[in-house]
Amino acid sequence: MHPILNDIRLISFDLDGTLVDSVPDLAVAVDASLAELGLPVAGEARVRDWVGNGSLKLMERALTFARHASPDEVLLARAHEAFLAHYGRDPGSRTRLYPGVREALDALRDGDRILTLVTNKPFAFILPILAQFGLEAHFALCLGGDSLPQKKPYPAPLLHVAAQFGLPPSACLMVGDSRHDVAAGQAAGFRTLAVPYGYNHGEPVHDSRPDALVDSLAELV
Ligand SMILES: O=C(O)COP(=O)(O)O
Ligand SMILES: [Mg+2]
Repeated sequence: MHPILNDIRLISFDLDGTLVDSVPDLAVAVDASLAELGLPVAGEARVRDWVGNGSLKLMERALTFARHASPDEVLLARAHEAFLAHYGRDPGSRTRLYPGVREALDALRDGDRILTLVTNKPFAFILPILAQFGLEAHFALCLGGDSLPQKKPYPAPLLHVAAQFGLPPSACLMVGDSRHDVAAGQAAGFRTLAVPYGYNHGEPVHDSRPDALVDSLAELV
């Protein structure tokens, strides 16, 4: 067992870029939305660097790329609606678990720590994706980016999770791939562990100074 788990009673996992490589499906939905608006498509490599702050910010970044200018509210709302429709039709067929994830989640589920999921992705997409991998019962609580008024990097979702289980933040660990996960964890008083293989706007997540870094979640167990 990884030493950071000592004294940890609850773990909050990030989803995109930590448990699953979801960018192939996100990019298809982003590009379908741009095409529907008569705009140039972005492609998977660009979308990879735009994921992390939820679907509205994702489409704002996509429109800014496609039009060389930031979008007005009406266009952004249209694009976001298009994205939710396209992604909702197929949120998972190209999405894969990262190596070590199933092993880690299965082993942790059989231990006595509480497992939760805190993503910036809209809540509606969480269950379809987890269910496709048979992981929906592993988590005692899941929060999406639209579950509370604030999302990561604000500490609110993590403080909510700790409070739900009556635990002090110091007994909780945030596991994620981006600076928003580490910042949320640090602001909430959680311990933080990062993986380097996900999405962090093209920058090393190490720069955010997580308490620990692992190449695979298998190293947790
Ligand atoms: O939807 C996003 O932008 C990122 O989602 P995540 O918080 O699971 O990485
Ligand atoms: Mg992530």
